[in-house]
Amino acid sequence: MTGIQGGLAIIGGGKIGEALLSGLLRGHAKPQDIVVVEKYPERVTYLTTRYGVRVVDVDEAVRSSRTVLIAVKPQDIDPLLDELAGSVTTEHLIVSIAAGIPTSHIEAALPAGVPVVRCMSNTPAVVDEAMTAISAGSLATDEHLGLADTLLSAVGRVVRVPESQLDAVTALSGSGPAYFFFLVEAMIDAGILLGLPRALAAELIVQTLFGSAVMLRDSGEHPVRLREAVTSPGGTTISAIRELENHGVRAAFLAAIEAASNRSAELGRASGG
Ligand SMILES: NC(=O)C1=CN([C@@H]2O[C@H](COP(=O)(O)OP(=O)(O)OC[C@H]3O[C@@H](n4cnc5c(N)ncnc54)[C@H](O)[C@@H]3O)[C@@H](O)[C@H]2O)C=CC1
Ligand SMILES: O=C(O)[C@@H]1CCC=N1
Repeated sequence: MTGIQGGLAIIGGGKIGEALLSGLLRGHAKPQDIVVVEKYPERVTYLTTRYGVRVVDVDEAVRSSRTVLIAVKPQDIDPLLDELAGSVTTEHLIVSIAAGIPTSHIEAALPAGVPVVRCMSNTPAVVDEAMTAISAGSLATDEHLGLADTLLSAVGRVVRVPESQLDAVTALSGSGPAYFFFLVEAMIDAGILLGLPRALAAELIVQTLFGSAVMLRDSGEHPVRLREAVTSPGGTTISAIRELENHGVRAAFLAAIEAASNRSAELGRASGG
């Protein structure tokens, strides 16, 4: 049985909730398989109109769904857990995508024995290319992990990791799309600086990023080898690489991603987890 077959409730119809919803509906799920809980009226109207799903309250969501996916901000999770505590049972599976929040925190807030799987996905779910990592809480069985895996495989790739790695995963692949978008912005600006029209610069960079990503994923080659193949002796690329090294771009990535991981851990500590 998949999570969808048992009914799925998505609590939090924001950016990632919508990304997962849209991906699931492009896959095998039907609008009647999924309910959404969302507190902002404009989002409710948008989600019901665009996707044809029902937006319900927490009690109804829990009654109608075996799997409950929590997609609210870490700062909003505690009031939601208080609400869920009155209705979830050991027959449910809770899947949380909230950054930093440990499964132990969620387990402690819910009735004894409710299984929890923590996951970290990313917004490329909107094009069925998400990268998701999942970890079982102390009460989640292989079957529960399998249900979460099946559910999230509908929108991209899924890997299973120990929960101790999830803050790092959040920093790398959860936040990762933002780093690539930031890089693309900067490279388009470089094209503008060189006098290219913005639309042309954007087309050049987006296709170059896409082609490079497919090479990385499909060739199995180490990125250093792929970069070396572009870097001709005495050529243009090495002139650029020297500038990137001079400006500490590699060190900046290490520091930035470490900061993101630390922030994820901090969000968990702030929750008391
Ligand atoms: N945006 C992203 O790329 C990713 C976000 N996440 C995680 O997903 C969670 C949501 O992030 P976003 O979608 O970016 O935030 P968001 O702010 O776009 O969406 C959260 C939604 O939850 C709703 N909400 C809050 N409390 C609620 C409640 N008690 N009942 C019903 N709805 C409620 C809000 O109205 C809002 O629409 C966060 O915990 C974040 O760490 C995880 C992976 C990627
Ligand atoms: O920025 C955030 O906190 C969330 C978690 C991963 C991506 N977005």
